[in-house]
Amino acid sequence: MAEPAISFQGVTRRYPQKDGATRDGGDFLALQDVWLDVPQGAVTGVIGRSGAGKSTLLRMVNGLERPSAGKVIVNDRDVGAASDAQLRAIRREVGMIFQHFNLLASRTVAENIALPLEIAGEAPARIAPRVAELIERVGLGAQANRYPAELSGGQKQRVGIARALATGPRVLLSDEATSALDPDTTRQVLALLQDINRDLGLTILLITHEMGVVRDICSHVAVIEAGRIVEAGETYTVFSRPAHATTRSFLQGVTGVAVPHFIAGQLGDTPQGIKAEAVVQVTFTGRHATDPMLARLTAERGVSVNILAGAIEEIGDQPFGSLIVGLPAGRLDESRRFLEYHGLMTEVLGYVG
Ligand SMILES: Nc1ncnc2c1ncn2[C@@H]1O[C@H](COP(=O)(O)OP(=O)(O)OP(=O)(O)O)[C@@H](O)[C@H]1O
Repeated sequence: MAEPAISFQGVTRRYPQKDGATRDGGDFLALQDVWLDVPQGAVTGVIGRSGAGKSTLLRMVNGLERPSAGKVIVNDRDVGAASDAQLRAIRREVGMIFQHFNLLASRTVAENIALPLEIAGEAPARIAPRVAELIERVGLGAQANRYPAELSGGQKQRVGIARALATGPRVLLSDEATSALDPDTTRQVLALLQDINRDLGLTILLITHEMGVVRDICSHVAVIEAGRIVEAGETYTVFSRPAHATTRSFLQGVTGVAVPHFIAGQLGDTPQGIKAEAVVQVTFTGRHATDPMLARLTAERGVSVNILAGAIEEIGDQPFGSLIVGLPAGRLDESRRFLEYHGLMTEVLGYVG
């Protein structure tokens, strides 16, 4: 395994008690003993509800916050222990984009993008070509001399992305970068981030409260709740076998399919009668997604499969399928064994009849 780009090692962040809301009876713990490795060159999403600790976690990476305990290692450097000079070096390697873009209203697109290069003391002659290259990269060729107020939200975020890339960082942090954008623009900005990740091999760590963002571009995901990471792993693994209730609630409506209404109303906990059907969610990922296992269940075992709903999508570059099927309740155990033996996952949702 390659060294992680970012490693949170037992990170805790305390704040003095606020509003009587405590997580340990004394100080307020915004983060509690967080262990998380962010792989090099991957897009990793941290998802959590408001107040879960996402921003605090992200701000540790460029030293805007320091851990009260534990370490944050970025490209082999301990951010919490860094001197001011070391911190400046770390910040050149870590770009950041924001929900509300944080552009300077009095500067044009090109001037906003030039800002980090000016701050880094780059020679003026080298700034213009670098800015031109970045503007091209984010597709804003026609807007170089416009001011932020003249741009759409998506264009503003493209400026934010170009500015974050100006110093050639190895890591890009995204703080809810698409939360203020409409769905179409969100898709375009996520596609741009994905291109940048692929073309530049840049590690991206993003925080979001939308599982759709994780589904669309993250190969890895961590779920944070009340300052703790409750689940983490490769996106398609977490999506297919969510272990924590919070993960499952974030996943509702984002992946797969729902039980059709006319069946949902009839679902019972136990089979009634010999004609009862078990309603089963079948999930399949990776190489299994294209295997015709349900057809084989019918052909090889003579089990009739009633497909009720289904969808296949792409998650973390892997096919991910979810089907809801009816199986004869009397053949349920055998059918589940067959499907699971062949790498599919099954969950019984209830019985009809
Ligand atoms: N400087 C601070 N002083 C006291 N409490 C703080 C401070 N910064 C953050 N917190 C608290 O720590 C908790 C985590 O905050 P954080 O901003 O990291 O959450 P978040 O998951 O990013 O939420 P949101 O999505 O709403 O931004 C919150 O309850 C917040 O009120």
